[in-house]
Amino acid sequence: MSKLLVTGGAGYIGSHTVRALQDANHEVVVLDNFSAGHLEALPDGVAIVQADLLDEEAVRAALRDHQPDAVVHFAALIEVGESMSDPRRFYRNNLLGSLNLANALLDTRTAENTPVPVVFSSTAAVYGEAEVIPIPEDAPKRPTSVYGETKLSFEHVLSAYDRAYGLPHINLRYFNVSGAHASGEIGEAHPNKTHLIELALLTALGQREKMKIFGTDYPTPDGTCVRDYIHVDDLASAHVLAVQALLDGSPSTAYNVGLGHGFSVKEVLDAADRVVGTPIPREIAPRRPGDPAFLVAESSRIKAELGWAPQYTDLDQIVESAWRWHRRYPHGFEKATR
Ligand SMILES: NC(=O)c1ccc[n+]([C@@H]2O[C@H](COP(=O)([O-])OP(=O)(O)OC[C@H]3O[C@@H](n4cnc5c(N)ncnc54)[C@H](O)[C@@H]3O)[C@@H](O)[C@H]2O)c1
Ligand SMILES: O=c1ccn([C@@H]2O[C@H](COP(=O)(O)OP(=O)(O)O[C@H]3O[C@H](CO)[C@@H](O)[C@H](O)[C@H]3O)[C@@H](O)[C@H]2O)c(=O)[nH]1
Repeated sequence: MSKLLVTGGAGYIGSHTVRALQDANHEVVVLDNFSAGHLEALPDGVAIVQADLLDEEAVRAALRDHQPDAVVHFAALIEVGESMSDPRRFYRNNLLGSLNLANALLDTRTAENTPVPVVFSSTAAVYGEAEVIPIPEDAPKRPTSVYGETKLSFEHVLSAYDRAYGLPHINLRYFNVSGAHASGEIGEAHPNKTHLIELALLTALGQREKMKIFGTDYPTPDGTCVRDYIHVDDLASAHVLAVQALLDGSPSTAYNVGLGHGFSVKEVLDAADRVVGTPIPREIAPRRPGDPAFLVAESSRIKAELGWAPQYTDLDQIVESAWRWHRRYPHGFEKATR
């Protein structure tokens, strides 16, 4: 059993991963400022540190107090569109906050003088408009959004720190994460709702008037953006494998985590129509700044090297699992009765 510090563990992906790590017999400490996370999303048996990564001393204290064997670093701001209108906030939170964590890891090295390893939540957004689809890990990194830039910048910090100080890390570049926990008890509940599937299902529940399709003039088969949708529980299992690889001494690397199949915005809305059993109202709207046309993963490396085997391979199944959560808890954690 290892002890793991999970930053952003009260968020959407974090809370699913915390459960998967517990199921793999790890002890979990969550560090979160609860700016977007939910206390109710955390299971029993987790130690909680309410702290902000921008408070470097608090981060050092958490590492000193809990002495984790590895860190899983989720905490970040995540909205691509908002990163374009408020880059200052994104660089500060995502880059400075992450830098504080990396520096605190150096400052609290173990007796053997090695910093504890890190699994970092990177993103498909580091690639930008890719020339080769599906996108392999060594494709050029040209983010089209500030959000993607902040994530790529921290990947660079990690590789420089690894070269200079030996900071083992695995960057997991997630594609579009969706769905909800198999229990139906936790799911996506972002305070700022921007994700396609969550918005479509909340529209089906009557919480929005209609869906906007952002752009129908992309160079894709139906003119709308194509994304690779991966179930959050499958992403959680990728983290369990990445943590174990680092604990076993694997060298630093990066893996794409996606299914390798792309679906357009229109195809996702059609899947949502099928799942909810009624057409969700939609209208065409202008492009959203920062959105690349295609993001589809080449994810054979994580399968070959870590033995990752996603369980959800069908878009309707993924949307159905999200629908179970939203229908049961239409207002997320705010009105959840538990
Ligand atoms: N959701 C996706 O589709 C997706 C895709 C690719 C990458 N990612 C990355 O995965 C990670 C988790 O995403 P999510 O969808 O679970 O988001 P989320 O907003 O649900 O979770 C982020 C968590 O981090 C916390 N946090 C943010 N800034 C913090 C700070 N300065 N100090 C302490 N805690 C802080 C929030 O309170 C929240 O609990 C992020 O790093 C995101 O960039 C998400
Ligand atoms: O109301 C909406 C919401 C979204 N979209 C489109 O749907 C697609 C998917 O958008 P969204 O669900 O917001 O996800 P992304 O912008 O692709 O970003 C997600 O997936 C990225 C990886 O691919 C991660 O880096 C980000 O953190 C995560 O938010 C995009 O083309 C959007 O323009 C719409 O047309 N209408």
